[in-house]
Amino acid sequence: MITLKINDLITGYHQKNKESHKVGHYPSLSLSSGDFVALIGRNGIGKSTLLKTLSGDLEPLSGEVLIDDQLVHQMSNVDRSKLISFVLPNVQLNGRLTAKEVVMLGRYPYINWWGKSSEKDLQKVNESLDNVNASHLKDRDVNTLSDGERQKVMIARALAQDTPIIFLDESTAHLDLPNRVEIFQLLKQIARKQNKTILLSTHEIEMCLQVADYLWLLQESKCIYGTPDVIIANNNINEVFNSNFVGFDTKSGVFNFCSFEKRFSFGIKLDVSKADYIGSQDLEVRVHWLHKKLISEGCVENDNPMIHITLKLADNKELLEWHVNNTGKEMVYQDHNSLNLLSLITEDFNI
Ligand SMILES: Nc1ncnc2c1ncn2[C@@H]1O[C@H](COP(=O)(O)OP(=O)(O)OP(=O)(O)O)[C@@H](O)[C@H]1O
Repeated sequence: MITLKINDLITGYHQKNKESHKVGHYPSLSLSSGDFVALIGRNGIGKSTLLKTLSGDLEPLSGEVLIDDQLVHQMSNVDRSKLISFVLPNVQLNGRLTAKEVVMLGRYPYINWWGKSSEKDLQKVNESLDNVNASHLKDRDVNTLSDGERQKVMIARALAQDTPIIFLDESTAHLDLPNRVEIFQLLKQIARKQNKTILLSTHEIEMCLQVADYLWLLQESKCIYGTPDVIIANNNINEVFNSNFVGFDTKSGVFNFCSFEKRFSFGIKLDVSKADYIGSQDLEVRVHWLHKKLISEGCVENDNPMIHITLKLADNKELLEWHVNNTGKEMVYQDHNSLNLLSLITEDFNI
């Protein structure tokens, strides 16, 4: 069981003839085998700097990073590369290497004195490409791959390096949604089945809240860590990411648009009982999206935070009317599509 520990670590950059630029201070953090941890925080808060420091690529300004009680910054490059692999974003590779050759680079800590790869190395390379569903790319020149395809190859290279710890810096940024989900799930499986420690910096907040075991949430001068449920319940996601334009809904786990003036407070009360929805899922979906749209338009004001919408349904659960009520004024609408309804509500209530 491998454990990475941080003691009173200060990250940052030395600057010539100037005081060092301090980025973050992390009194105490740790990672254990099998943990899948997401490192999140606003732009420029210090995620990449922290990853580079943990991997030994950047000297700490002070404090220590230990792997099984050994100081990372005192290890030789070969020793470190047997413990930690690091997937960077947007790596451009010189030369005309095939995907397979790039993945083989991950085997360099194990390749013998004569630089000859063994059968085991080849097997590891093929397995790693297979793990990220990229075997079909193996003979392609990596510089001809799409950003997403290249990123998969870089993850395969880290797998081929066969280290107990893998760091990834925004490695899903160029992938489309199905591929991002696939990579997140794949990384989680690797953490679980192969008992590897994975620390991944990402801006995919909604996804990592569902998949990660723990979050390291970087804030100005501190790191909050915990399981996603606890961090959400403590409102930490809101504290870090809320702005005038977007707000995090702790129940749905989704960021919602705010009106640009943030005139509204939270939403709309829908007076339709859940039972009425049975058999009318289409209606439920429409109400949900109408709700979102009304919020983004700023239809609910701070001093009068509620619009009540009551849906009148026929016996067969077909929608008959929308009753919309705000400050005592009530309007009744026949069935309209959501956008028409939205503009009518906005006009009638002068919002
Ligand atoms: N080589 C460097 N020398 C000096 N300062 C740097 C250097 N690299 C980064 N910084 C600064 O360190 C701070 C943290 O940068 P870092 O790249 O770690 O943030 P980040 O959280 O990864 O951001 P993003 O989400 O935008 O990728 C920023 O203020 C950045 O300008």
